[in-house]
Order: sequence, then C-alpha cells, then structure tokens
Amino acid sequence: MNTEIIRVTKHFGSQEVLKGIDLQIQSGEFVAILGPSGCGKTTLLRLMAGFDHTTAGEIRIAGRTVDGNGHNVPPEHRNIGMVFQSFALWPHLSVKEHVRFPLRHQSNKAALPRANELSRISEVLEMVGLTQLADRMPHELSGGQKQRVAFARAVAAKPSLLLMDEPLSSLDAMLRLEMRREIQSLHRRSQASIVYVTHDQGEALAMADRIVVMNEGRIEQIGTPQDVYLRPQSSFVARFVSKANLVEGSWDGAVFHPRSENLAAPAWVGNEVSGEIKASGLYPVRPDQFLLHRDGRERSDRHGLPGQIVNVQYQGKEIHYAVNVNGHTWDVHTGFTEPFEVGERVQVALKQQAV
Ligand SMILES: Nc1ncnc2c1ncn2[C@@H]1O[C@H](COP(=O)(O)OP(=O)(O)OP(=O)(O)O)[C@@H](O)[C@H]1O
Repeated sequence: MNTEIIRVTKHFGSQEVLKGIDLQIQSGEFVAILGPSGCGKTTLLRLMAGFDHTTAGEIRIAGRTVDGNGHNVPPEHRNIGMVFQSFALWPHLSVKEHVRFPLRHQSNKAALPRANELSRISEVLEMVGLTQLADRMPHELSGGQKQRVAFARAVAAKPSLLLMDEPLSSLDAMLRLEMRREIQSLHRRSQASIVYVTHDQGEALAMADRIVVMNEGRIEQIGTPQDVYLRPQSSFVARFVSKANLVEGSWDGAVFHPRSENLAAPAWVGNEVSGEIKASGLYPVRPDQFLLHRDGRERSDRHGLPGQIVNVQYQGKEIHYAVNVNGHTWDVHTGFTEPFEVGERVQVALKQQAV
C-alpha cells in the first residue's frame, strides 16, 4: 500500500512551485518533508490530498492513480487522513462526534454497522488517551487535547496514508515535545504511512524513518535522519539540517586546507564530505565538531584557526559560542568547561581530525 509521486510539477501562473518531484513512500513508513518556508512542502501535501491538481506527473496511492494520466480522484475517495496546523475542530461537535464523523462520511467505504462504529470510536479514543473526555466540546479542551482530537479524527477510518502539515506548530515548546512522542506512538499503533510536513529539523530528525529535504521546489536529499544529518549531500542540507558552518578553503583529495591567516593552521580530513560540497571549496562543520582553545602566545601553542568570541549563550549542558573567524561568524557548541568571554581570542580546531 505504498504511495508514489512520479515527476510531479506544479505551476501557479508563471511560477513553478514544484519542479519534478519523485518520491516513493512505503507502507507504514514515516516520512518527514523538511524545508524552509515557501519551498513547496504544503503544495506537495495538498496535491497528495487532492485539494489541488498537478500540472504534470502522476500520484499513485495504494496502486491506484489518483492524479495525472487523466485521473482526478477527490479527497474523500483517497483513503487518507489529515491533520493540519490549526486543529480545525467543529465547535458544535463533541470529541466523540469528531471521531464518528469520518466513520459515517468516508464515501469510499461502506458505513460500519452501529456496534462496530461504537467499538471503533472507543478504540480510537483509547489510542489517543481521550476516553474520559469523550463528551467534552472543543472549547472545554486544552491545546494538546484538541490536537489529539484532530489525530483521532484523522485515523478513525483507518486511512492507509496520514498527511500532517505542521501539526504541532501552534503548541508551546513543552507540549510539542510531548506530542512528538504521542505521534510516534500513534504511528506505531495505527500502522498508517505518515507524511509529515515541517520546517523544524528537530521534529523531522526525532520522528521520521526518512527525511525528504526540499529547497525551492526540488528535493535536495532523501535519507534516514542519520544520513541527512551526518552526510549532507549539498551545502543547503548541511546548513538547514545539520546547522553546519560552511568553512571556506581548498580540497586536495580528502584533505581540506581551511583558508586562514595562520600559516601553521592544520589541514583537516573529510572522508564523508560529498563531491558537490567539495566542488564549492567548502567543509561543513557542525557546531559540536569544533573545539576551542585559549589563544597561545607561542606559535607552537596554536592548534587551529584564530578567532574571537562574539557571543556566549549558556545552555545548561552546553555553551553556545559565536566566534568570528576570518570575518565569518561560526557557531561552536562545547561541553560545559571554564567559559570563554566575549572579546576573548581563541583558536578554533576540528575535533580528532587534524592530519
Ligand atoms: N494557491 C496559490 N496560488 C499562487 N501561489 C501559491 C499558491 N499556493 C502556494 N503558492 C506559492 O507557492 C510557493 C510554495 O508554497 P508552499 O505553501 O507550498 O510552501 P511551504 O514550503 O509549505 O511554506 P510554509 O512552510 O511557509 O508553509 C510559495 O511561493 C507560495 O507563495
């Protein structure tokens, strides 16, 4: 029961918002679509849902063409569930009635016999922990509870595909973390495939089996969270997902020479840096891959590139520094040691990598 997106493009007037998207989503898979505002994430989701139509290409859900090749299957016939940023609950329906609605109105399925309908409602309310609140109205619920009602409504009719568009963005930070766990658990229990749109790399890394990184209507990289975080294929992915600093310099095979006024600056090894990033003379270094040393007066004390601390943020377990190196500001996260101060001169080195 997989979903296939085949060479899909979408134009709004003269603007090409999706530029040839190819993506396969396996049955039961949790795929996050990650990218900055305006890159086309929501448009892609709306095409999958059937709220809008492709300009070219094809979308297949569970082996059936729903868009393209002359087909145009309306949303209610696609066997999908949807959860949006705004919970969009109906003010006049109770929690229980929200869950019952899709059971009665999914026009691609025969209505359930009454006993089965009641048992499915209790099963779903139990799954999202709302059994006790079944008769409450939306205005009697907290933000997290409303979001659970939206999840319950989306999974009630056992969709083969669940589409979620930034479903946590209107919740506060604590609740967002809690709801991440709930979505993971919902995914395990419902066994639906999930396509989850977000611009928050933390959310995508935490929950998805695979991440699709989009930029300006194209897919930049598809891979497991480890793949895209540890082995970004483009400088865009390195910046957007790994929050990497793009250090300028020159490559000699797997050895990188960072541009520096310090002639004694060590070269770095970069076995996993992609060809595309190397070709632009960059080395992506995540903030946690740097070390800071106090600047030694003696040349022999120098371990890395000279820089100056421009900002310090205490974060509990870590300290986040902004360091000016060669006129660029680099982010460096260190464990909690004796802190450096703003204005202090330091040497910035790469952990365990100097050749
Ligand atoms: N109905 C529409 N008519 C014209 N342009 C549109 C329409 N819908 C979206 N766009 C444009 O398409 C581009 C992609 O929009 P989309 O909403 O898919 O981006 P997004 O990645 O989901 O962004 P965000 O994270 O801000 O929601 C934007 O430039 C947007 O202005």
